[in-house]
Amino acid sequence: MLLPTISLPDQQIKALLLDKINNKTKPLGALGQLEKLALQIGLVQQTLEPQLKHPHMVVFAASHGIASEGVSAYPQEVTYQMVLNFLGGGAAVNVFTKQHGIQLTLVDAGVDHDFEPHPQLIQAKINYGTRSFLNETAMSEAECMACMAKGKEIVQAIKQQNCNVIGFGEMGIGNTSSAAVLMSKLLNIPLALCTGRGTGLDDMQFQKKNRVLQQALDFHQNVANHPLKVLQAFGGFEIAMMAGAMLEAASAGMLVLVDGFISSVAFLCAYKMDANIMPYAVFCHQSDEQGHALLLQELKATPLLRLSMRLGEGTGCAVAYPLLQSAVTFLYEMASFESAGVSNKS
Ligand SMILES: Cc1cc2ncn([C@H]3O[C@H](COP(=O)(O)O)[C@@H](O)[C@H]3O)c2cc1C
Ligand SMILES: O=C(O)c1cccnc1
Repeated sequence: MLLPTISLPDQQIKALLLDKINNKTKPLGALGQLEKLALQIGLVQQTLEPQLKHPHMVVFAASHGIASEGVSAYPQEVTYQMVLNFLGGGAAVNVFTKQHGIQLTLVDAGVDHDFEPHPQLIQAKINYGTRSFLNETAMSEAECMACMAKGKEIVQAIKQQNCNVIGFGEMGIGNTSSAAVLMSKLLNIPLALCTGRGTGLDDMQFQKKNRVLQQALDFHQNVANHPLKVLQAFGGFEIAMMAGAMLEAASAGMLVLVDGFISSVAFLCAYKMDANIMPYAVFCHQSDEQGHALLLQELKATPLLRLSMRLGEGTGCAVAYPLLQSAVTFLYEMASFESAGVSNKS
């Protein structure tokens, strides 16, 4: 699969955007991160009057072979059960997307279950879960490429609906394990700094998770530090599909809303394939999962929110969405010093 081409936003409009932001009736810089966000959205959309159109959340779900090694506090069947819960409207991400008028789509990227057709569900099953990466590669090269291609296709279809802002969530018991190993390998950071307690492991279980994952990393020590190879070795289908989808979204000039730890690791994979994705990304929140703070630091990313959430599903994107609306709206609606007749500083 050919990676989509991502162009960096033209910087010509930057001075005008800054001028517009700085001339609003407030002390210089007083809207803090909202000002940075407004500038970013204006640059991505190449306009002084950016708009958020048809916001969409895509939740990619998949089963993980590594889950059979006892690395999660919850059983594997929760993955398909939660997909049914999403389709029934009962999960946290349903509540928050509904609250903010964000359209929600589920993707079966590789869940170990056959789902009935449902209008909100995209059937993109690559396989019935990955293999355990403890002693084999999680997926074949063909499966990995198929994930990336499918992610691209899904975003293209959403773009057709005139959407210009898209959030990326996930569901997959065991996927904090996959994400931790991906992060460790791609950033060359000791595993212990990347592994967290996921769904809530106790001390003993957490030690076991660390042991299992270290063993897996040792087994795959000769895997080249190349994002596609690393994804193939340790990835989840949902993570690889999300990476392909994120690249396509940036290539199409959409805002890419990154969620928690797993979504950020998918972003890291995409970023390692094309660093030009960065200006399109909004890091919505910092998860409490150990590893996320460090990952954001490595990406030089400032999250919009810190709420001690550690759920995934795209919930961080959904709760941060009103901040994007505020950023866009103040650009539109706030008076300037001139229009309001307020004296600017001398
Ligand atoms: C009921 C339930 C709902 C969830 N929604 C998201 N996750 C989150 O937890 C999982 C990752 O944690 P681990 O690696 O420890 O399995 C993922 O499915 C993630 O989306 C959930 C987990 C559970 C149990
Ligand atoms: O930050 C996340 O995405 C996360 C953390 C713990 C469990 N599931 C998801």
